Amino acid sequence: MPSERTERLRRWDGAPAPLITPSLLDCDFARVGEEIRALEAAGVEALHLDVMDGHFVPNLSYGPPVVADWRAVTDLPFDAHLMISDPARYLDAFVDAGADSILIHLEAVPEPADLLERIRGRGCRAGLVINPPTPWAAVEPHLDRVDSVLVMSVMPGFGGQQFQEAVLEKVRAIRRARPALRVAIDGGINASTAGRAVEAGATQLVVGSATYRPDGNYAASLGEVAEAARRGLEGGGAAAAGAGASPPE
Ligand SMILES: O=C(CO)[C@@H](O)[C@H](O)COP(=O)(O)O
Repeated sequence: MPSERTERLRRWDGAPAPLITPSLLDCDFARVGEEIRALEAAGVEALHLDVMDGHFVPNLSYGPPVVADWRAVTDLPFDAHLMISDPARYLDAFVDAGADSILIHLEAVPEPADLLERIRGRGCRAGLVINPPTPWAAVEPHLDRVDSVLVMSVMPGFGGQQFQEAVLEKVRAIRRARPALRVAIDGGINASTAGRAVEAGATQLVVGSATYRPDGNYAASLGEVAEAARRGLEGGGAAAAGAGASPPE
């Protein structure tokens, strides 16, 4: 009998690209359980959790006890983006709370090898995140240690910011270097930007504010993003993966 995490990871690993993961940061926090059920009804495959400590980023969100409460209301895989200065200190608490994929910032942990190994050792998927000013070359030495790379297309801390087009070069570089690696992008993703992100090679789109329409029709809002992503795939997303392509200089 597979454990619940094993089952969630099977869904996480098997989700077809581009995988659209709504962030809960912009949902109605007075009724998160209902929001999660509405997202499930809209057909989402996983949820992106934005954890902020008011130190690594200038905003506060939520911690392990809140994640544990959400774990009790859904079987969807949790992709936990730790925007915190000391992820090593809180790793076990987030795993125990029910996170399945744990993303740490290279800017917070410049030597991430041991922590990435710890994440995998706890039976989770491990990912590295880079902010807009951090070059692709900084993450390149760690690509064999991660299950995903998340490229921030805004400075982390808040939803609703403007998409930074320039980060797409990093998405292309990572995709060329490791065609099989999940490459996520986060910040300003909506029906206008999703196509360009996927065309560059993004295989996971984190969607925050563009998810939450006042009418609660998340199938419609996420459907528009999915349609734009599909067009991006036709426009070269698969080619950007470039099987056998050489890594960039
Ligand atoms: O990590 C973050 C913000 O730091 C994000 O996941 C935001 O929640 C994305 O929101 P939008 O830019 O899509 O509104």
